[in-house]
Amino acid sequence: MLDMIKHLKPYKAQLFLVVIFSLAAILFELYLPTLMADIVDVGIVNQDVSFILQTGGWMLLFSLLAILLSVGVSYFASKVSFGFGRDMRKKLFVHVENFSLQEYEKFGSASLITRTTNDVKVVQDVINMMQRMMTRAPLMLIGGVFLAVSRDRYLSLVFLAALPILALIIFIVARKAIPYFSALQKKTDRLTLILREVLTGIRVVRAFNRVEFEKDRFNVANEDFRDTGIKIGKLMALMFPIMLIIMNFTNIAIVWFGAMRIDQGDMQVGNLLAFIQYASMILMSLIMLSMAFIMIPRAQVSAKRLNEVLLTKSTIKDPDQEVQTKQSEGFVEFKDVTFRYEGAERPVLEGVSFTAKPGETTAIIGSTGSGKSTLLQLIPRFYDVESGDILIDGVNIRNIKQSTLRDKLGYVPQKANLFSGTIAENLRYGKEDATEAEIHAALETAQASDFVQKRDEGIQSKLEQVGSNLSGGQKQRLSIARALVRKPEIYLFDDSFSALDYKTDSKLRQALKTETSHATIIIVAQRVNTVKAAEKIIVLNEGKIAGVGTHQELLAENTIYQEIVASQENGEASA
Ligand SMILES: Nc1ncnc2c1ncn2[C@@H]1O[C@H](COP(=O)(O)OP(=O)(O)OP(=O)(O)O)[C@@H](O)[C@H]1O
Repeated sequence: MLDMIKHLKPYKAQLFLVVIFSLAAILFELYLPTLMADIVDVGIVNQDVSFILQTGGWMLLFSLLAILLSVGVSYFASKVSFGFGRDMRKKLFVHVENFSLQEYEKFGSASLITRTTNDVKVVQDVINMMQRMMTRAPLMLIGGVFLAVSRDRYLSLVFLAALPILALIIFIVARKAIPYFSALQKKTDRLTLILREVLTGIRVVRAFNRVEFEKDRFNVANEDFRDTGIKIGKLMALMFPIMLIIMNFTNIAIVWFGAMRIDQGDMQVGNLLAFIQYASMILMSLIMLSMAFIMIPRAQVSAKRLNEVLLTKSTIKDPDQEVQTKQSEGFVEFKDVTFRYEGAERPVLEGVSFTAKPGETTAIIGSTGSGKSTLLQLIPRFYDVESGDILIDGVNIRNIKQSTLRDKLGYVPQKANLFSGTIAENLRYGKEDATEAEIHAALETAQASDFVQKRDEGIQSKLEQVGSNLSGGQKQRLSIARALVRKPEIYLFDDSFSALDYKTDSKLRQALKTETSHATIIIVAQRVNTVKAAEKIIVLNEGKIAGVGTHQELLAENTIYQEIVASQENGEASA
């Protein structure tokens, strides 16, 4: 939690005001019982009405000032805590954006969402509360004790009995509550995870009649969350009545012993009334502090989760000094590349070496799980290689800034990811200043013009979230057009033609050939038809290169390629 305090630096002025206003409000509040004691001991005893009215007037004024100052405290405390929340969400978002896919996978997107929303809110609330209570309660406690002792030293001994009991209760509750708070945040993660999975996979859930199953899965997680919440609630519910009982017994003891002292002539009635009020203030401040002590562990759990994200450094870093490529052409070279996913026993790619030249199409084919997509994802440095090198125009990609590297690339992922907004906005995603003519040209090449024209608003038609109002093939074509608009040096197509029919697939590849004649094209594909025309085909088998050549060459001599071709011919024939 202490780590979070450094994030409050920009709010020093507001924090200062919170402390000053709290201090002033408490001074006024602490003065009130003294004035009341004067009304009783001087005004009422001497039947001096004007003294009573005058002192009463002061009391009214001081109460009003204390209220106004407290409003000020609330105002500035909210400014600080909500400002902290905004800053923290921004910091997390920017930090997470720089993560490599490895770090994303380490946390999981559900947990990252919970951390950026729920955990930030927990810390924000505690910062808000701490500003009010942690300044108010200690000041009130010190002031209350000082004034109570100065009123009657002997009567103050009552507190000696009450305070250790209160401290013990706070200690026990805090110790029990911390594990529950930690569990509660993990259970929030679980709820987010299930919700995310079910909402994004709603079609599959319905098609497989798993609505009831998912309902049960959600209910279990939901009830688990509730049960932990109830356990925390029970602890709190137990703590406050106990504290109030202690407070009331302390008051009874004060009245009891105070009455005895009045009887003995050692104390005045007004003095006792003031003492009772100071005692209430002391105990209230202790209750406030105990609440803070219980809230802090909860915030601590969340603060730790936020820190975990903030302290996780991306394994992929920009070089200190960028090496400039001599000639920017888009020549890609893999040199003995080996890669394994974190925690995996075996490498996914082993000793992979090949080149992909500008003006040529290099296709990668292989059975599912052979490592094709992984290979492609190493080029934009979504992951870093374990050993070996990847070079672009002779420069190791580790020595190129990530932004420079990615500017050279037009990546079309396996699953077309579109964003809510217009078609034009989606196509300008990689080139903000693309003209309408450039957009239309890209749509034309991607064989997407027809269906875009058919829409009433053409390229200004709105796409729903993740392009849900489009067919799979339409999404793929827009995703291809988005890459084309950038006119990059290197195109990376990750099985991007799989949702297209054979005719569109072939028309698209022909158009690509003419439009991107100088670019390096790397295509990952499952279909032999898609790779047939490529200048170079790389056959990948269990992460290793099993053959390189043209379609004809491989057909003549590569058994794995022959098997792939045969299986697809048989498949087509039987289909
Ligand atoms: N993020 C990941 N974390 C851990 N292992 C992964 C990850 N992504 C893929 N793998 C594993 O790496 C292997 C290769 O996966 P990859 O997606 O590269 O295969 P692929 O050849 O593209 O398959 P497909 O044609 O089915 O898309 C698989 O065994 C897969 O289980």
